[in-house]
Amino acid sequence: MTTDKLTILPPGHPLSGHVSPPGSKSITNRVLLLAGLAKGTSRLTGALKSDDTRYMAEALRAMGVSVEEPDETTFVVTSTGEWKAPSAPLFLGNAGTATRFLTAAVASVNGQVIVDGDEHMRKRPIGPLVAALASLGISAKAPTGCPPVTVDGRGHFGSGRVEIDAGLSSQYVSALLMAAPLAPAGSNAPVTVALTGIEIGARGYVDLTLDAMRAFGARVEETDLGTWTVEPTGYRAADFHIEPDASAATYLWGAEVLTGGTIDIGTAATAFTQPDAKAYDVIAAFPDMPAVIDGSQMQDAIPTIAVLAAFNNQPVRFVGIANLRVKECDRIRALSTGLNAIRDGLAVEEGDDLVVNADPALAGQLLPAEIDTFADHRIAMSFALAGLKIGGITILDPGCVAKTYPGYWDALGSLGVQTVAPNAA
Ligand SMILES: O=C(O)C1=C[C@@H](OP(=O)(O)O)[C@@H](O)[C@H](O)C1
Ligand SMILES: C=C(OP(=O)(O)O)C(=O)O
Repeated sequence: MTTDKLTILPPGHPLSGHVSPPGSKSITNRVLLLAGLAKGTSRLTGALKSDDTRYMAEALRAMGVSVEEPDETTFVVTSTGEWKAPSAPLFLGNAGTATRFLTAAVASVNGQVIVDGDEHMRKRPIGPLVAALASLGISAKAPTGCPPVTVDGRGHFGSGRVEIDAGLSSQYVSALLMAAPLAPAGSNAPVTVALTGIEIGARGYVDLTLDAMRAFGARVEETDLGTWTVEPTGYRAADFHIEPDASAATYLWGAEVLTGGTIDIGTAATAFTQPDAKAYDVIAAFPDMPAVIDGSQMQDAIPTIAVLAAFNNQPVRFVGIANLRVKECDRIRALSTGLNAIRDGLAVEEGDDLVVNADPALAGQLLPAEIDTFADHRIAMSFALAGLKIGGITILDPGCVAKTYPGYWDALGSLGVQTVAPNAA
């Protein structure tokens, strides 16, 4: 079914049942990349199959890596460990992970690679990463500061020290770290990746990167706070099981607390290694979530929590979320726009903070509103939660959930949520 809008019918009963979120996007795209850089065959199970991971897999294929898909959740990756220059630009849609990670890794190609994305990705900054690559002597150019990026690879990564300001995106650090073992063969100088600020948002994503690198044979140590030393080992093939996606889990946790149900997602919140699992404790506190929530270490969960906040017992100020403005869309603007479409004054932007003026009495009302999702999967998925309690919530471009959770609408349906697609084709 394709449709340009989907109206959620409030179920009027607690949502209960079993729903397994798909595999982690962040981990799938890390291990696809590393398996593609390793010589041999790697079997990746529990993987996410969605737009973002399909773009990564297609890019690897375009550079001569075999990526087989024996079933819905498995990739089998076979590589010589060396990539050939693709015959066309790598098109990566709006997949930030694929775009940033490949921009650094394609320095190991002998030849020119153009890393590009869709009109949204072409507005997402990549300048700091390009400048860091250039400081290592790698020819990388992005005239607009956003994709497309043209990299003239020399067959290996650089060596020495590279500094990176990751204030806009932790993905720049992850990209440099994952490319670092590809330093020139025979070089005994390790690569040192150093943050220019002391701390970054979403530090947990760097930890995911280090875990994945080590699983594929890299030797990497944090030698000082925010400084990592990476040996030029290359990667070796490995089998890897990918845990479910913690950001996807937040919608199910949200549906559970909003409706007072019991949704078994098959994984304990404490068992996730991804940063967004930190959102569980905040969501579990609903309807008494705190007055101030720092989103810096659980950024992708903020749309979920902001929509829940509309029904909280007290207003919530979200801080530490400035870089939500450079995600798939400006998420601070998209959240305030959507919440105010439900009821004027429900949200206010104060600088880069978002204040949600909670009103538990919203539940049970009929407040018809069309939610502009700005082609952002998380805006679509989080505002669907509002539709569980308020009548008349219509999600525009609901198909955009395919970026990370193609089965989202079916998952809600399996819990008994009915939707109406007036223009379904
Ligand atoms: O490294 C990763 O897997 C991610 C890092 C975060 O992005 P930024 O580092 O750009 O904040 C997060 O929002 C994104 O969904 C996934
Ligand atoms: C920010 C996100 O994705 P990415 O940066 O990987 O495009 C996200 O999935 O919320």
